[in-house]
Amino acid sequence: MADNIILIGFMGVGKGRTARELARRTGFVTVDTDDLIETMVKKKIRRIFAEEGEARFRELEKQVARWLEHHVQQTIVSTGGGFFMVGNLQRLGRVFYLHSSVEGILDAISMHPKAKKKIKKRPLLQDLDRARELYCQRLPLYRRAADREINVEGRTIDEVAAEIASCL
Ligand SMILES: Nc1ncnc2c1ncn2[C@@H]1O[C@H](COP(=O)(O)OP(=O)(O)O)[C@@H](O)[C@H]1O
Ligand SMILES: O=C(O)C1=C[C@@H](OP(=O)(O)O)[C@@H](O)[C@H](O)C1
Repeated sequence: MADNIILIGFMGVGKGRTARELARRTGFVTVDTDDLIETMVKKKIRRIFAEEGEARFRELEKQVARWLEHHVQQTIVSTGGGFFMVGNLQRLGRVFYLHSSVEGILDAISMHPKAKKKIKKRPLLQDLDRARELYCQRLPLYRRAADREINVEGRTIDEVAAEIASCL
């Protein structure tokens, strides 16, 4: 089994930022599954969804997950919000679920100076009511998939990274 640190959770909850802070603290390298996919096909996520459909994107996530399992060690992996469904998640490393309420997540995104851009690049955030539904569907699944849940709401990235680092 691979010994990576895997961060899962809803869109915009802070997986990427937390991964970068953890990498800084531990000296590990960090990779992001969305970035790997965009590099592989040289296309932005938004275009993959629009031109090839969500099912194709989920196949690419599975391909990345197989590669991580067999070739990547001692790495902090931030994931897309639906990556936890790949099937071999548990074999990739220790899985931390970053938790916040959906309103906390949507408020943080909408208050960001580049909110428009941040929403535009996420196909599943285009309709906020559907995003809330998706959150409700996924919440129990994130919890089931994770080895550990970390509450991020109202906490700084530093505090969240420190809690995860203390579990390592
Ligand atoms: N430099 C920053 N300062 C403050 N907030 C930020 C910054 N970068 C991202 N954010 C906000 O933090 C949240 C998490 O971003 P990110 O780590 O990209 O989430 P994820 O990887 O889980 O999709 C988003 O709401 C985003 O708008
Ligand atoms: O929740 C999802 O299914 C998705 C989340 C996105 O990643 P972030 O969690 O980094 O926004 C990205 O993988 C894609 O738009 C689908």
